[in-house]
Amino acid sequence: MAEASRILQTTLVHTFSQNPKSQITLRAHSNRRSFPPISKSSSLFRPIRCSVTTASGGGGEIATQIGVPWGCETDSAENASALQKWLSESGLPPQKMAIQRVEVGERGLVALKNIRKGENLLFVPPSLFITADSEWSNREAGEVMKRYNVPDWPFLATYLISEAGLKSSSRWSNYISALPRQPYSLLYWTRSELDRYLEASEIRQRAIDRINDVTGTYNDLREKIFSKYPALFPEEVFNMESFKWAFGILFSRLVRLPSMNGRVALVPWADMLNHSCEVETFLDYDKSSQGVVFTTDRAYQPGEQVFISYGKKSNGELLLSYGFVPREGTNPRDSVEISLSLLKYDDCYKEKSEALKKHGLSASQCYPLQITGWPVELMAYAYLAVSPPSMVNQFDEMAAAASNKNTSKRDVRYPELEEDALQFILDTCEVSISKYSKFLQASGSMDLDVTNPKLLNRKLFLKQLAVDLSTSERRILFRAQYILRRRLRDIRSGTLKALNIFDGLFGGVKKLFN
Ligand SMILES: C[S@@+](CC[C@H](N)C(=O)[O-])C[C@H]1O[C@@H](n2cnc3c(N)ncnc32)[C@H](O)[C@@H]1O
Repeated sequence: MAEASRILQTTLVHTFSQNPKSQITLRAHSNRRSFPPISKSSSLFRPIRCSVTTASGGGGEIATQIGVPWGCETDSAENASALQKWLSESGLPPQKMAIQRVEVGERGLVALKNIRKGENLLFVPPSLFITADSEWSNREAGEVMKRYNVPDWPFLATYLISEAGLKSSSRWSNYISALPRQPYSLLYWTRSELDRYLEASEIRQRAIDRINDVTGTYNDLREKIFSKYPALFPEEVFNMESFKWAFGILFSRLVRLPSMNGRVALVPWADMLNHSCEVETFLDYDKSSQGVVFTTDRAYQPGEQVFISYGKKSNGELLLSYGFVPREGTNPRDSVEISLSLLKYDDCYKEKSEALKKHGLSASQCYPLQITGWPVELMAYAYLAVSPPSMVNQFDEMAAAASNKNTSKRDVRYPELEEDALQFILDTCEVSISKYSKFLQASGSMDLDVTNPKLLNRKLFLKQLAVDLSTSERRILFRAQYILRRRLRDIRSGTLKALNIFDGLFGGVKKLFN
C-alpha cells in the first residue's frame, strides 16, 4: 500500500532480544512499487486465473503443500460482506463505498455515490487498526513477545497468526476470514519457479533474499521464543507456512501512517483499496477526524472502483510485494535494475574493489534504469569500471559518487572516459536484453510439465506475470540501448561537441533521455 511500501524502501535490520546474546533479525529487503488507464488486459484479469493453490516446493524452498486454514479465496463475496457488517457494528462510520468484485484487483472498494475530487474518505477509527499495541486475545503469548522486544514486523506477523489460530474467539475473526488465504506475492513462488520464470530479471534475487529473510526470521523466533513456550506457540499454528502467509499479508497490506509518527498498522477496510498509477493519494491518519483517511485526487461516479497509490514502485516491485504487474507501458515509475560489474581482467580490479568497498559497494552493483534516464551513481560506477591505472587517484572519488550515500559530490564528470563508460553501460544493457529475449522467445513454447489442472493453471498464471514483467523491463532496456547507441555514434562522429547528458532531474534520477 502506498505507505506500507515506504516501509520497504530501506533495508531494515531489526534486532531484538531479551538477552543481548540472543538476537532475532528481520531484514525486510527492499527497494523500490501503480497502474494507469486501468484496463481489463492487466495480467490479473487475463483469462488465466489462479487461486495459486499449490507450489510443490523442493529442498530449501518454503513448502506450500497445505496452506493456512484461515482466510478465504478472494473471489468469495460472503466473507467480504460479513467483514463489512462487522466493521459497521464496530464503529466504522457509514461509507460512500462498498466492497465489491472488481475488474482490477479481484475485490475492491466501489463508489456508491458521486465522489468529488478533494473529498476525504474512509475515517477508519484507531480502535479498528491492528498495531503492535493491539491487545492479544492470548495475553500470555503477547507478554512473552513483548519481553523479547520483537520488532514490529515479526511481532505483527506473530500477532496475526495468534489471532487467526483462535478462529471465532478472536475479535479479528471477521477481518481474518476475509483476508486472502494465499496473498499474491513472490513469497509464494518456489525457488525453481523463480529460477525458471524470472531468470532474466534482478527481481528474482530480491525475491530469494526476501524469502530467506522470512525463513530466517521464523527460524529465529522458533529457536529463541516458540520452542521455549510450546504451549503458547504450538507448532501446528506457529509454523513456516503460517509465517509465510502472515508476511505475505503484511507485505501487501501493512500501512505506514506518516501522521502517527510512521507507525505501521493493518487497517481493515482501507486495505480493500487497490492500486492505480493514475492516482497519487495515499492513506494517512487524520488528527482532526481521528481516523485513517485519504483525499481523492479525482472524481468517481457510482459503480466506479476507487483507487489509491501504493507508492512510486516499479513493475518488479509491485510483483514482488503485491503479486501483479501493470500493463506494459502504463507505469510511469517503472524501472529495471541492471547489474554492473568490474571487469575481471582489469589490472586495477583490487584497487577498484577496495575503493567500492570503502563506500559500502561491491564489485557488482545493481542500479535502476528508468525510461527517462538513470542515476548519476550508475554513471560514476561506469567511470570507475573503465578508468585506466593512471587515474588511480580518482578511484576513491568515483566510488564515492557511485554510492548513493555520498552527498557531497554526486555529479562527477570525466569527459575523457565518457565514450568508454557509455560503451560499458551499453554492453551491460545488451547482455541483459539478450537474456530477456531468450526467456520471452522460449516462454511461447515453454513446457509446463504438469497435468494436474490446478497446477497447470498456476504455472500459466506465473508464466504470464513473468512474461509481462520481462516485456516491460526489456522495453526500458531497449530505450536505453537506443539512446546509448545514438550518443556513441555522435561522439564517434565528432558531431557532439559537449556531451550535455546530465541535464534535468527526474526525482533523484538524472534525466538522460529526452
Ligand atoms: C491491499 S490489498 C487490496 C485488496 C485486495 N484486492 C483484496 O481483494 O483483498 C492488495 C492486493 O490487491 C491486489 N491488487 C491491488 N491493486 C491491484 C492492481 N492494480 N492490479 C491487480 N491487482 C491489484 C493484489 O493482489 C494485491 O496484493
